[in-house]
Amino acid sequence: MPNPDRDALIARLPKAELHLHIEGSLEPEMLFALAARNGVEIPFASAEEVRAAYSFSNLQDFLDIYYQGMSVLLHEQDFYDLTWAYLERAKADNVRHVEIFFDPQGHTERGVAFETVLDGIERALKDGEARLGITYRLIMCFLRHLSEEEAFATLEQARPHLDRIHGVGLDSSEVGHPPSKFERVFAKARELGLHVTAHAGEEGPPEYVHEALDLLKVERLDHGNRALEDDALVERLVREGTTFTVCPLSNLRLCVIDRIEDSPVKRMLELGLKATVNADDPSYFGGYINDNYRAVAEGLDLSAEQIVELAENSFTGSFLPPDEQAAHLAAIREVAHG
Ligand SMILES: Nc1ncnc2[nH]cnc12
Ligand SMILES: [Zn+2]
Repeated sequence: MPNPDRDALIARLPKAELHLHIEGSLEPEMLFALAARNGVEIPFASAEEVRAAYSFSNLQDFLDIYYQGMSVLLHEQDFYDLTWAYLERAKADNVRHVEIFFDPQGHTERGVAFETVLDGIERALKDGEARLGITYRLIMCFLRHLSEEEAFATLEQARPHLDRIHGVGLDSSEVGHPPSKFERVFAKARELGLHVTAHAGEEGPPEYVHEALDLLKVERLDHGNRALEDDALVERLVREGTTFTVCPLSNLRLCVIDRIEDSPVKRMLELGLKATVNADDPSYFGGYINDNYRAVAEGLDLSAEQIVELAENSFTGSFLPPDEQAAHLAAIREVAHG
């Protein structure tokens, strides 16, 4: 049942978003506007028709449409507009800090320069910090369906800009592309001082989570749902305090779970795991961060304390320095107890 007090708490809590693919925030209306602006043909007649096509039975179904959607992003201003629209929407949900993913290979393979992508996204993030008060980190993902060699080439393209990129991630088609495929690239990224995270256990087995931890040495697990199938792994993840960036509406729309009641968020909290709630690809999965919080709060009947814990975890699991994390935790306490 909707619960106005719980929804008000969710709205008022300061939050960080740690799992957000900026290309996944491309709303159908902007897809149409950019297609017209750039003279790109898209196989849809209206934004409604686009939305109707967003019916997926697994991750790959979604990825096929997600990469197609990127074709309208060509110029620096396109990447700026995309990122700025997300930040304004995040502001409305009381998001104070974002750590966003981008997929450079989805653009460079279409002939868009790495710098065009980075410049546009970063300019919006800087404006977001100045005008909306939202701090940020930027995480460059490697597409795991592509080769190790291509990932290394992408890291080379990023080399002149490492003062502007804070971490690397690993996304795209999981099954058949285990973390071990990218062990050497991640070692190089760590050597260059970058943070490391990876999608693991979204569709892939617990073994992929082990590999992400042991071979890639990730600081966070993106999704991580299937870690719960392995009791010894859970014990380790509790002990190590690893943050999970869970995406409930994404899980539902990609059939990782059958019903929102099956979201692992509550079980993770009860097991002592550090779960956070995030939107993943909000324009494709029908909701931004507060929609995701509300969906699990209602579906799992989360207590106010658990909702507050999710918000706290979003900051303590972030790449922010301890003093900035502490300031956000104090702001959360004000809302929770004030
Ligand atoms: N949920 C997801 N899993 C893997 N790759 C992605 N790229 C964008 N969203 C993704
Ligand atoms: Zn994701």
